[in-house]
Parts: sequence; C-alpha cells; structure tokens
Amino acid sequence: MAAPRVTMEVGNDGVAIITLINPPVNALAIPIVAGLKDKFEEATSRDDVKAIVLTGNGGRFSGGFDINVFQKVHGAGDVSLMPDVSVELVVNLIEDCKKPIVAAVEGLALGGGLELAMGCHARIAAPKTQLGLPELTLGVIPGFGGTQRLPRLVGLSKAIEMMLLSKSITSEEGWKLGLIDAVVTSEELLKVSRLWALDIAARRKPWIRSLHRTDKLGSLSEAREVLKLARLQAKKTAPNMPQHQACLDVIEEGIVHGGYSGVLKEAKVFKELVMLDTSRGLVHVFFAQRATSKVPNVTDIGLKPRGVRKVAVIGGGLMGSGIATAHILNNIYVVLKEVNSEYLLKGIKTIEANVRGLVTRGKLTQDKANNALKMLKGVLDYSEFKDVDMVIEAVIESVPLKQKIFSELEKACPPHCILATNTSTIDLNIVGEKTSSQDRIIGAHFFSPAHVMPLLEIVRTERTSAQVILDLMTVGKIIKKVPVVVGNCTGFAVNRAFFPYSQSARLLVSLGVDVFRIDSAIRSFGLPIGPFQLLDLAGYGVAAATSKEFDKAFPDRSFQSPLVDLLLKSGRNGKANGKGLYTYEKGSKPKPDPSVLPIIEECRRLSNIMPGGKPISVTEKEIVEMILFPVVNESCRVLEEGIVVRASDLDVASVLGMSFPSYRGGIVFWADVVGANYVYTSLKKWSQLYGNFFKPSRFLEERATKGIPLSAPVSSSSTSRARL
Ligand SMILES: C[C@H](O)CC(=O)SCCNC(=O)CCNC(=O)[C@H](O)C(C)(C)COP(=O)(O)OP(=O)(O)OC[C@H]1O[C@@H](n2cnc3c(N)ncnc32)[C@H](O)[C@@H]1OP(=O)(O)O
Repeated sequence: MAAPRVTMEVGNDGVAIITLINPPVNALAIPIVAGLKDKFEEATSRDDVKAIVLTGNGGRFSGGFDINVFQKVHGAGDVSLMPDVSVELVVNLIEDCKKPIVAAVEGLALGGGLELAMGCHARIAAPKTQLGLPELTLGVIPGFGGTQRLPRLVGLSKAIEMMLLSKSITSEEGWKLGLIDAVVTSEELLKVSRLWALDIAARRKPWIRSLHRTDKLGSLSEAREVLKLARLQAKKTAPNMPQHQACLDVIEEGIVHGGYSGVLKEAKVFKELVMLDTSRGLVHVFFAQRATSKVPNVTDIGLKPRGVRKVAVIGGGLMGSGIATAHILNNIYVVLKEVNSEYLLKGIKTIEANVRGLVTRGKLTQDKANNALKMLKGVLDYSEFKDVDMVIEAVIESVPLKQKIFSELEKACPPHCILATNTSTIDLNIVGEKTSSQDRIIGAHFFSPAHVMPLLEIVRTERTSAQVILDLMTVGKIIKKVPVVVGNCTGFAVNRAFFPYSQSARLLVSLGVDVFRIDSAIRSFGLPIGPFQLLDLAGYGVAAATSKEFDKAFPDRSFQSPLVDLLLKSGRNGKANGKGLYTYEKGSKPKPDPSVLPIIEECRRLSNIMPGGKPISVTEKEIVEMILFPVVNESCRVLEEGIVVRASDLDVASVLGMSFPSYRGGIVFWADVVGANYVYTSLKKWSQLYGNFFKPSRFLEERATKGIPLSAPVSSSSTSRARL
C-alpha cells in the first residue's frame, strides 16, 4: 500500500485542491497531519492561489484521526506522541487562513475528519455523507476543536446529542441544521466547492469562522440548563465513563469564556483522557472487533464468499424467530419451518412483533418493515428446501431431535447448502453424526434476542470447510452482526468462559453474601444487570439445563447450587411468570423480593459451606473479583485450548455476548490490566478457603509466575488441543 500522503493541485481558476490520501478511510495519520500543514502553508503563501478546497481521495473524506496513534500513546505511555493539530493546523492554518477554504465532503467525515471540515469556511457535501464525532466511543473527546465548533454550527442540544451518543447524521440532515452549506451530487462536488471558495474570496458568499459564532448557542442561562440536563443524563447512562462529563465541561468552558478558550481546554482534557484505562479499553475493543474479520486459513487463502440468498430456519421459537427476523430485515429470503400450523403461526407472529417493535422504537420505517415481512414464508415440510443456500436449525437442545433433523436436511437441501445449528452447548460432531456432510456443518450461535444482540459465534469443527466458514462470516456481516469464529467445545467461547459467572454468584450466596448486594456490585462494575437479575430474565428452566451441561463437562470445577431447584419448587420462574428473586410490575423497575429470603436461607443450609456456619464478610471489590476471576480462569483454558483465534476475540465476544463493559476492554484485556499475578494469587487463596471451584488453571499459573500477559499469543506447542 502506498504511503499516506497529501497532494495539492492548483487549477487555472486559482483554486488549490488539497487531497487526503490514506486508504481505506483517509485516517489522519501523522504524515497526513504533517502533509496538511505543509500544503496549507504553501497554498497560503503562493500568489497564484486565490482559494482552497480540502477533500479526501476515493469517495471518503476522512474517518478521523489515526486511532493507531492512540495505541502507540497507550503502549509508550507517552502523550507527546499526539501532534498539535487543534491550534497549529485547524485554528492557525485553516480557520484563520487569509484565503477561503471550503471542505468538499463525501462518504464520511468522522471525528477529526469532520473537525477539519468545521474549521473550513464552508462545507459542501455529497448526498448521504455520514457526519459525526464518535470520539467518546474511544474514551476521549473530540480533540481538533469539535466540542466548540459543532455547537456553534448545529446548536447546543443537537451537538451534545451527536457527541454524547456518538450519533452521526447524514449530509441532508446536516444541511437542514446548518453544518453543511450545500448538498450536491458526487460528480459536482469539486466543481461547486471550487466556485464556492472563489465566491467567498470575492465576498459574494459569507466568510464564516465557526469558532467566532455565538448565534446558535442561546443565552448563558439556557445553555447552562441544557448542560445540566445532559450531565444528569450522562450520569445515568455512562456512570463509569469520565469522557462524558469532561466533554460537557469543555463545551461549557467555550460558552462561558469563548471558543478559543474552549479549544485550549479541550486539548488539555483530551490529553488527560487518552491516558486513562477507559480509552485503552475502548481503543482495544475497536481494533479487536476489526481483527475478528481475519481468520487464518479462511480469510487469507483467496476464497470468495458465495452468495446466500435464501435461508431456511427450523423452529419458530424465541431464537428461531429472532434469527429469521435478523435475515429478513437485511433482505435475505427466509422460509420458517415448524412442525404444525399452531407453532408456525406463533413463530410468524413473533417475527411480526419483532419487526413492529423496531418501527415503534423508530429504528425502522414502515415501508422497510413491510418489505422485510414480504421476505418471509412459513412452511410445514421440506419442499421449499430444494434451493436454500443455508439452513439454521433452532429447535430445543435435544440430541436425537437435532440428529434426525440433520439427516433429513442432508436429503432435502442442495449439496452446496450450509447446514448450521444454533445450539448453545451441544458438540457439533454429535449433531452431525448421522450425516456424511461434516464439511458443511457449522454452528451459528446467536444471542437472545437474536435480531438485536450483535454477536454471532461461528462454531467450526475440525471438518468444517473454510468456504462454509467464510460464507457464514459474510452472511453474519450482511445481517449486521459481528461474527467471531470459535472452536467446538461445551459452551463454545462465550458460554464456556462465562459458565463460572453464574456459578460463582450462587457460590457467594451459599457463603452468606446477599443476592441483591451481588447484583448491585456487578452493576457498579459496569454490567447492565447482575447475575441474579440475569437468572430471572433467562428463566430457571434454562439455567437448570445449562448448569447440568457444565456439571457434566467440567465436574472438577463446577459448583452445584441448590438455589435454582429451590426457586422452581417454590413456584418461581423469574421474569417469565413475574415471580423471581425480583418482583416485576409493568412500568416499574424490578424490585428485590424480600419473600425470597427464606428460600435463600434454605439454600445456604443445604449447601452448608459457610466457614464455621457464619456468612463470610466481603467488600464490593471482593464480590466483583470472586465472580469475575473464575471467568478469567476459564477464559485461560479457552485460550490454551485454542477455542478462539486470538485473545482479543474473547474480549469482543465478552463485550458483545455478555455485555462486559467495553470500556474495560473485554475479559482478557481487563484481567491483564488487573494483573495476571493478582488474579492468580487471589484464586489460589480462595481455592484454599473455599475449594476447587477457584483453583487456578495451569495456563494462568504459568503466565502469572512468568509475568507473561494473558493476552500474549499462545504458542502452538503449548496449545494442548489445537481447535482452530
Ligand atoms: C482528535 C480527534 O478528535 C480524534 C479522532 O478523530 S478519533 C477517530 C474518530 N473516528 C472514528 O471513531 C471512526 C472510526 N472508524 C469507523 O467507525 C469505521 O471504521 C468507519 C465508519 C470509518 C468505516 O467502517 P467500515 O467501512 O465498516 O470499515 P472498517 O472495517 O471499520 O475500517 C476499515 C479499516 O480502516 C481502519 N480505520 C477506520 N477508521 C480509522 C481511524 N480513524 N484510524 C485508523 N484506522 C481506521 C480500520 O481499523 C480498518 O482497518 P483494517 O482493514 O486493517 O481492519
């Protein structure tokens, strides 16, 4: 790939076209920043240049500052690696330039890209260009003046919404708001921008420096009221993320003391934020998510994905209908098969409700909803299966039933058809045992609700073909999931690594710790709900069934708690029947149910593991660690066994599948921040006190004692069973 560069061409009309060239998204890498400074200086000093147009090569203006530099800053712990762009380039060379500068924006202008454009004196955009400041998703705030210029261009409330929610808008919306001066076709973009720049030079159009504007900010008291509300909101929605409050503080500085003062404070706060663990975690997740697309011996061997136009889903239950919904929403034709018309109708109704729900929440237009529903057909036999490209089986977790279905599928589907199962625990080799199609059998493990949750665990066996894996990865992306390819074992990557999560929570209860305190400690750590509220949500039947699978697979380290059986016996089934550890009333948040306490006492009596018969005393931090360190321990086994391609895949899977806080970087990243040795010594201590459940794995022990990060690659010689 050619080196990132900035070019300048001066036309006969006296307009210099400065172009960013750094495919695929024209990220503002250090050489680009340096190139921009050079070219703007040159254009300013040249007598033959009357005006300037700034644009991006290849139909994309810019995806923002080069996020790789953040990683370098994190690695070196040296913030001085960040170049000065905000004042030196955007204020001095662009905004205060003696010649007018117009940004010709196309495709996307995000983060630093949009900030450069906002420093220009006008912005012309091609249709449907994506405009936004998503820096908060990386743990920082906009750092090239965006916190100051966006409110001055679109108004305070809209700017706060765009920054705090990292929500981008289209150029059409930008034009209505005043961020964009004109929307023109892609073909006309440069021509109109040149003329616009010349018009400004000739004073036929206004020469506007956004930083100097105040007309859209409202009065100081109005602005303070807007900021106050935003602070309250951010406190609720992003309690552990400092960048939200910091962003509001910086905006306020500019409103109270002027835009330039705001720019200076922004630069200072940016440098503080970029050094925090929040930014380290979020930047790690950004790259980790993109790395999941690279699977050795699948994506690097020259294969081309085959098109998947028609998919059959077997089973119209909660999972099946969610999976069908995800496909039809993305223009893939689905046949939904059920065993009788009553179940089929129920499945179709669930899909319709899923689609309607998206319309009600404003996430889908009625037109798109109608079109999606046209892509669905319900069937009761296999006659429609003769031309399907993929089948996803989503029936109950019964080995004989799945085996029967797969041998029927082998006969009913064409030979190229991918045969996928949505099982969350059963070994795929067993599912396909009665077929001779092992090369096209694969796991497509969705997370509930399947049309909403972003993770798709793609489970491969030793015999699944690379082509089939690539095809499913491609479909996964089309239906807007993040596909993570994993190996075959009980629970695969996510459920396997997290099986100790619910077990350790139940173990703590048996040791005398309060159920609701556990949930609250886990929520404060950053998961949206605690393990017991999750238990209520999943339903006790599911919990009992999956616990059994893990007890069977890992008897040496499984904790068998009587809690779920006792709850079931007392007629409770969690949220499903409105009676769980919490009470559920329509319109209000779940409330701890005190009437469950005698059941918990009975559970403690039956477990009989409290040392000296007395509840243990633990801090909130210990609660979190006693619940999550066993997860880290199991993650170590997942890494050692080669269930994931790389440690960061497990980070992504934990964030997207278990809602582990992304700002902590995922389970393995977090463990490395905490320190492998600390995790190891803590587990060792607890295993001596409370038994084998906490016993550190060999992998953890080795890494901790040798001082090797858990995320460091596993050498093939140390992989006990190569899965991938
Ligand atoms: C000081 C400033 O205020 C700070 C900043 O500007 S911070 C940066 C703000 N910008 C962002 O957050 C945008 C981040 N990028 C994205 O959201 C998406 O990549 C996108 C919408 C631009 C494009 O999405 P899509 O077409 O799906 O491509 P995607 O796979 O994500 O990216 C393509 C490649 O570009 C890279 N890339 C994208 N944006 C990048 C950036 N800002 N810096 C460095 N690399 C970037 C990706 O890592 C990926 O690399 P790979 O092919 O080696 O894996």
